[in-house]
Amino acid sequence: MKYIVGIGGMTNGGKTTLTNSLLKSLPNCCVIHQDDFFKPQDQIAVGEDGFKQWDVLESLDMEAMLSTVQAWMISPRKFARAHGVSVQLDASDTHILILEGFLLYSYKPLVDLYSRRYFLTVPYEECKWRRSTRRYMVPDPPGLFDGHVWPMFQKYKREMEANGVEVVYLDGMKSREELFHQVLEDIQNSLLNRS
Ligand SMILES: Nc1ncnc2c1ncn2[C@@H]1O[C@H](COP(=O)(O)OP(=O)(O)O)[C@@H](O)[C@H]1O
Ligand SMILES: O=C(O)c1ccc[n+]([C@@H]2O[C@H](COP(=O)([O-])O)[C@@H](O)[C@H]2O)c1
Ligand SMILES: [Mg+2]
Repeated sequence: MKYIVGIGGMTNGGKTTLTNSLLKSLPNCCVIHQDDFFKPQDQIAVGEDGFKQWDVLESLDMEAMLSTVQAWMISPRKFARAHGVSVQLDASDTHILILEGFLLYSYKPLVDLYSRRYFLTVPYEECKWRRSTRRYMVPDPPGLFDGHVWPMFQKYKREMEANGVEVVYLDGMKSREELFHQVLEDIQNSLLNRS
């Protein structure tokens, strides 16, 4: 069985942290990080607001991300080997792929491939604070959060909801441990129901 899990939601919701914990506990589990598909800086458009528009779908090479997902779908075993993931030969034939990122459910060709879509959120103040402590490859210029990051998050979330994309919302204010156990249990139950 092939099982694709989305760990999506807002920037600084805790997606990467949760994903890293799940990876250690799920058997035959590979990961694809959406952040690895940002286009080079010189291809990022500058908006009328003067900000580089990092938080839009067009800033990501989603075709390349889709191709990577398709490579896993064709042969999860080969994909795992190529990515240094050890495959348990005696285990049931279940292969799990985690897709992790902030715009997972806005790209049409991917949206129906998920077995389960999680969506992490924290309140605005917490998100802004956590973001201020982060250092990205390209540091945030002053005003980027309120001028670009937050409005784009709201826009894509609204669109996702309007399109009827079903997600399991997760409260990113819960502790790392609580979130990890909640999602691990949920995935394990969902796998049992399918087998
Ligand atoms: N459950 C949590 N509670 C408090 N802080 C968290 C939690 N999960 C992650 N963090 C912290 O929040 C920041 C963003 O986490 P990260 O996993 O990188 O988020 P994302 O990938 O969604 O941007 C990091 O400083 C991380 O240590
Ligand atoms: O990784 C990069 O090269 C990069 C360059 C510029 C900006 N980012 C930011 O990365 C954010 C998504 O990552 P994350 O972990 O915060 O969800 C997104 O909000 C972007 O503004 C990321
Ligand atoms: Mg991250």
